[in-house]
Amino acid sequence: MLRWLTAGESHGQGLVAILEGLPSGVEVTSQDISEALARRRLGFGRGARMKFEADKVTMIGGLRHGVTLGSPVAIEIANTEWPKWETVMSPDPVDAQTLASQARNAPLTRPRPGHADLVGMQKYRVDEARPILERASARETASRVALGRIAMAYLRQAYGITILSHVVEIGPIRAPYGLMPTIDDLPAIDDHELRCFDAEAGDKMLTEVKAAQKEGDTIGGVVEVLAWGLPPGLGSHIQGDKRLDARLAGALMGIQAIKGVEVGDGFELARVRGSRAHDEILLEGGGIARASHRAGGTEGGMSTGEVLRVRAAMKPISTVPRALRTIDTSTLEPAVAHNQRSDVCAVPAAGVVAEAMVALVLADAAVEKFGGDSVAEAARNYRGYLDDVAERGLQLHE
Ligand SMILES: Cc1cc2nc3c(=O)[nH]c(=O)nc-3n(C[C@H](O)[C@H](O)[C@H](O)COP(=O)(O)O)c2cc1C
Ligand SMILES: C=C(O[C@@H]1CC(C(=O)O)=C[C@@H](OP(=O)(O)O)[C@H]1O)C(=O)O
Repeated sequence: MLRWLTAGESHGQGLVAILEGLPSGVEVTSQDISEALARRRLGFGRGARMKFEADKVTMIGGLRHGVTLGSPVAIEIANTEWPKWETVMSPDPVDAQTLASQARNAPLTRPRPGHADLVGMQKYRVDEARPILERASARETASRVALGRIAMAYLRQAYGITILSHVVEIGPIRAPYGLMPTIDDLPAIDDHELRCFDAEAGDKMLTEVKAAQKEGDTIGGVVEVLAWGLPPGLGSHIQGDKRLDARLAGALMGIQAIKGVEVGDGFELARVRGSRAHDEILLEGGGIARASHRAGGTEGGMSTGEVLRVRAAMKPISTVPRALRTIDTSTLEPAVAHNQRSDVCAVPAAGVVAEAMVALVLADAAVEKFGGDSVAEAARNYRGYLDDVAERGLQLHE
């Protein structure tokens, strides 16, 4: 079993992430992780913080000379802005006078609709939103991207699995449905300001984000994650929580502001008849092929070996510059929500986070199926499984 955990607040000293259960022999460096983190910072519409805060990575454990040891991997991502926040976020007590002297420490009593502020204050019995928003913040997704990068290295090195994401919708603008970039297109996708693969739709998306920005508003969208090279049989039909599609949906919904997940044609499948909803099974290219790709690469909660295709819908950012109506919890009077700075659109970044979550779920399912204490052992188990499937004449097409 693969286990992962993150800790750390948005303006705290830093983030910490731990990944346990990967075999030894995965090649990955802190440079790889820094590069993955840099991808998460890109995308038109992100706020000022992305420009001045750097992700400072330190590998604390689990690696030696660029190779995993099989022990838990521990990563620290320091917040370079920490000196400015040291008083506000000090883990140790700070005297009231020092706190009062810092404008940054003013209590946030005007909770933002759509953020965790209000319900967090109710639940955790705190009188302002700071203790809540600090952990709710998507700053935490940096640690997931770091872990996801390690999972990706394992998937690629043991099984040849590759993963990419691209933006398919921003507000009302949609890229052509069924657009299928390949892993070779990833640099071009990353080059686009909104990580959209279709140039025409990408231009319109950009105009849409700029319009939202100009109007003091925010905007959401949809990202699609694709994964190639999966064998049939990751996940299982035997229990709901073992189903690969359920695990993917849970992991993607766990990303801040993701409000919907589709596997394959998802909701659209509910609108068509059975004769047009499934992927007919054919013999082709010396093996089993499918006539279409509606299911998105899972059946019965297991990977089919076809391309995995999942989508995640991100709501617009809730810190709307033209602030929304709320109440002031200190006076119980109507007010407008607190609003200092914010992203206008973080959909491209959410795509990079979604890749990481898909990588972690697939790596977990691969560890479960193929085991192995080293990458070489996992790869050997994998080949043995594929050979067995082929001996029974059930191999997939080339
Ligand atoms: C990459 C990324 C960046 C985000 N940036 C912001 C932001 O700048 N301001 C904001 O209010 N919410 C931002 N969010 C969304 C909030 O973190 C999220 O809405 C909040 O934690 C409440 O959770 P919920 O939307 O899932 O209910 C971002 C989310 C992601 C994935
Ligand atoms: C810091 C990151 O994202 C932050 C996520 C976030 C939120 O509310 O989720 C709010 C913003 O932070 P701040 O309120 O300090 O400007 C974003 O910048 C990051 O992605 O590294």
